[in-house]
Amino acid sequence: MIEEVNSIFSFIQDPVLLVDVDGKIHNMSHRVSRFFNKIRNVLIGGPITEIISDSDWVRVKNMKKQQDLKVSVKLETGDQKEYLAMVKPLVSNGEIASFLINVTPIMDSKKKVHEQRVLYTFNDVKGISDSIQNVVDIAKRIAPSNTTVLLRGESGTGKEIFAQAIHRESHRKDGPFIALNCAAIPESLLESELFGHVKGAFTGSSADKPGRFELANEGTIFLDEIGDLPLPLQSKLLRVVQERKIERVGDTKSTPVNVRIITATHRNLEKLVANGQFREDLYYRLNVIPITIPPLRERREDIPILIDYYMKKFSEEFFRSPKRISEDAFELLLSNLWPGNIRELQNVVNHFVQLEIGDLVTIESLPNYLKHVNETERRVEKEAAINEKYSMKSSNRINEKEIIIDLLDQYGRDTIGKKRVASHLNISLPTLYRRISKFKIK
Ligand SMILES: Nc1ncnc2c1ncn2[C@@H]1O[C@H](COP(=O)(O)OP(=O)(O)OP(=O)(O)O)[C@@H](O)[C@H]1O
Repeated sequence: MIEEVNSIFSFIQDPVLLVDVDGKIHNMSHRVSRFFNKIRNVLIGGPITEIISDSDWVRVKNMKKQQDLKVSVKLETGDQKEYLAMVKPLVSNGEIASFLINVTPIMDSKKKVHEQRVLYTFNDVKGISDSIQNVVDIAKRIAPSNTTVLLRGESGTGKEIFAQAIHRESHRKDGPFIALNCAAIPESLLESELFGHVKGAFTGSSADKPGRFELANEGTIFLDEIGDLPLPLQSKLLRVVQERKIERVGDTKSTPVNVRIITATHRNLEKLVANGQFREDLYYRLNVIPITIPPLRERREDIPILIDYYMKKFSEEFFRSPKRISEDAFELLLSNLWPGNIRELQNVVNHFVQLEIGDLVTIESLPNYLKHVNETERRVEKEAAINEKYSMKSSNRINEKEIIIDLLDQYGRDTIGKKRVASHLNISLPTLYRRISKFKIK
């Protein structure tokens, strides 16, 4: 097997590195030596921080899904140069065990950004629960329009799938879909990444470069982790949202852009606004259609469907036959709180598929952390309860009943109106129904 892996790495024509979670380089394609002018055998076994900066490694290490990242590479001359790194976390035993890093020159980045995305559609959103189906219905209904959408939900609930599916069902489907994770790019680079820069705007800017807004022209821009956007950039984004014009860093002229804006966050934006960490005016501009994707623990009926779906998918990918799951193991899976939502479920099923245990998954074959309902899970449940309470009080009213009546008056009392009220309050539709009956609201 090791020999096969080595041959794969000698065959790969791109500079690709395999790095474990401690930052140790395990393997690399032969192109890496030529690319960076460094000796392959010296680098293997050594730390990745021989190639990229310590802070870039920290960002890579925190990635949970495939993403692009700009990294500073240390050159032999002692200088540093920026490259685009495509990072793919690899999962083993239900947890991220290593990272594949594909490094390319920045000038290819425009092409790569377009190429890297395999677009999802609503068909890829699996689940039969009312709560997920309601969200799909709302998203499908608003997809064809140009409205700004704010996707909310915990990490791993599918915000990116929804963003892509909305784009695919819109009139802009033949235009670009450009994504940017606001939390993954250092603040100093974020402005130029969003709006572009002109030659000489700052040290190292040797040519004009379009930002993601320009790249998304005629299409959709998806700004993930919008709650992490630094305040000075929030003001700039507000201008773009209002005027649909961008100014590259270092430029005085503004260029019109025709983009649909979809943003996403797992953070409590109302709380950020209350704390002065997020601009209220920007919040209202982005929160035009809020869509809240419920966490997996609130739609447990979807768990068997998702397990089945990913069992088949991964079994095909690894050329294995799908495994069965024993009753008690299945019960544990059903009762898990899934703090990492569908991404966590994918990792667990991937773990089953790769296990050499015959065709039955038992409790013994579950990753250790799943065998007991542990402290983390209890903490997550508590935090979720607190968050929900907070979001109910976010408009600084004490009376929950009053808030709900106000919102029902505003959005309407039919099902669509109620869905929007639930979405506004960041609670599920069934929870809203429970509250309506608890407060005896007509
Ligand atoms: N309803 C679903 N059916 C099938 N797969 C799903 C569903 N929702 C999400 N997934 C899968 O789960 C993974 C996580 O989804 P996604 O990246 O869209 O989540 P996210 O909310 O954007 O996470 P984060 O906030 O961490 O960026 C993806 O691989 C996606 O394909």
